[in-house]
Amino acid sequence: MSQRKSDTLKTYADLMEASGLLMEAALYGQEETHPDVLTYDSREVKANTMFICKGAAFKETYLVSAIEKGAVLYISERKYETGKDVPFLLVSDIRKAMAILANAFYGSPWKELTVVGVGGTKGKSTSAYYMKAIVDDYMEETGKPESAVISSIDIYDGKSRVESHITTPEAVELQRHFRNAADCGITFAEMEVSSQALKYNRVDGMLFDVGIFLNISEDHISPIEHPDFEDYFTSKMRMFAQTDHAVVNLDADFADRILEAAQAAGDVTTISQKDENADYYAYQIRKDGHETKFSVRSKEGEEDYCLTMPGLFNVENALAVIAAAKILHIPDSCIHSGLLRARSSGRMELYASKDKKIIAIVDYAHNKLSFEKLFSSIREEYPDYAIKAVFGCPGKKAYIRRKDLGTIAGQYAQKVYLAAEDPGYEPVEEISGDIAQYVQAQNCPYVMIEDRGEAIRTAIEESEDRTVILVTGKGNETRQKYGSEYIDCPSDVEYVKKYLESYDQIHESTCRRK
Ligand SMILES: CC(=O)N[C@H]1[C@@H](OP(=O)(O)OP(=O)(O)OC[C@H]2O[C@@H](n3ccc(=O)[nH]c3=O)[C@H](O)[C@@H]2O)O[C@H](CO)[C@@H](O)[C@@H]1O[C@H](C)C(=O)N[C@@H](C)C(=O)N[C@H](CCC(=O)O)C(=O)O
Ligand SMILES: Nc1ncnc2c1ncn2[C@@H]1O[C@H](COP(=O)(O)OP(=O)(O)OP(=O)(O)O)[C@@H](O)[C@H]1O
Repeated sequence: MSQRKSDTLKTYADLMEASGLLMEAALYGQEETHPDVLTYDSREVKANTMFICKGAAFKETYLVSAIEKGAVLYISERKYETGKDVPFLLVSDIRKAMAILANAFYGSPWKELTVVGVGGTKGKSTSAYYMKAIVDDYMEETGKPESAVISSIDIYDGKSRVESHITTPEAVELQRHFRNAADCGITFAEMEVSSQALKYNRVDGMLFDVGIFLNISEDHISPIEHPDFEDYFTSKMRMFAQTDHAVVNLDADFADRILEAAQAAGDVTTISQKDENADYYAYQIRKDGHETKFSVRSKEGEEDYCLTMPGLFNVENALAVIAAAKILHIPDSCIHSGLLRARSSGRMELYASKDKKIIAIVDYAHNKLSFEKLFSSIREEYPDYAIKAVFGCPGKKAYIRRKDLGTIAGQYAQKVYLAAEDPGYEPVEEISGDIAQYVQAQNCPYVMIEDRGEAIRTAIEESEDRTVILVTGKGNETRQKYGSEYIDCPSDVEYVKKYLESYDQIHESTCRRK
């Protein structure tokens, strides 16, 4: 929440009228009041606040509290009996209204930034951080501040850098972050654009200078996300209508339909690892130790690139941001240097025992597409290593993952360790039992160990010879959702480091005794 000298209540009422959303207004002589806070959370309300009443779990007591704390206007889809002449605007669609108000209140700050949006089912965070690495090398070269980033990992807007708990924030926070960035002299922002963001109007009213669309596979189907795949897909396609330059991956499933939707953008640039006619075509993808090298052919000629972050599937993400960087005329030197150092926290973070027998990779894969890409890539990158898997599934959502992940892990792994992964209101052993049936169907041994630390420790300790242990689904997150609470806990990265260190101590002492 930030404070600004904004327009008057009358201006906001006229804005709602002009947008066709206004059903009723009463300003009770406060027309010329200048509110200087906009929020939808009563806990943030202070004197002179515009308060938005929204949410499935919204309660009238929140409005009562907001008024007591100094709200000078409330915007809502229904009228409340406040017992006082509190100015209000009744609107037909609070989410559309919230985005319009946020853009007006913060002065459409996205216009002062070059904004790259990344959409798709898998690779959004990784691609956003690849883009950030490239852009920040360019910012350093030109003496400008590092770019802002809005992702499911963290949010940096020039004023603060915080761990994120949502992929794309609500319009009020989103435009506030852009306003903070612009006010700090930042000129670039990368962000993830989730399907819910597009469905729930969080990014309404703004344009993406470049809109990357990576891939689509079934995910986020549940009562609180998308009722079905069609709703998920059509929500994601909405990004193109607010995109100047679209980057489309021709290797994605449903590429024809994506390309058709992309015509809504100003122009379309294509990428591929299969279709040589793509604007940017990647080929000769090869491993060199932990590094991934590949060549790219475009109308400008041919160039070689190198990723030091493992995962052959990351070539897709790198190719997308190479195209975006070229569209934005970022120098090639920054593209190469950015990709060389690019990391995405909790994505393909590789740790090894000193004897190199145990490789543990912490990754964020948690759906069918990312599991297929991850396990097949690791099989190809480490052909003479056994694979073990440590993971779980969240409670009360995306149920299809239990079959998908259990089947895929069971196909590739020597053993599977099923642990807690944001169980929410569901007992962990029920979730693990659901997954286990599919692991068992692949004749793969498994064990259920609720505590992730214990599961990781056991997997490492039980590994005698060359083994890659894939610890997936939580990345660097430092909390687990139990019930409605988020309980702090060590991250998978911390557990892996801790138990590899123990493994090294045990094996070093064993070697010394021999
Ligand atoms: C289904 C969904 O997207 N819900 C989001 C939505 O909830 P909501 O608008 O229904 O609000 P609510 O939290 O249910 O209702 C409580 C309302 O009362 C207000 N309140 C609450 C307490 C109080 O004391 N005073 C007060 O005023 C709250 O500010 C809120 O507006 O707005 C909330 C913020 O206001 C989000 O936290 C919440 O995300 C929930 C946690 C969620 O799970 N969202 C997921 C589905 C999501 O959005 N995921 C996507 C994609 C993820 C991916 O790509 O993997 C994402 O972009 O993260
Ligand atoms: N281009 C890709 N195609 C398939 N899988 C990928 C791709 N990029 C990354 N992955 C896998 O998906 C996992 C999640 O990657 P990332 O966090 O970048 O995607 P995301 O779209 O932000 O995911 P989410 O929407 O779940 O936050 C990675 O840890 C990796 O296992």
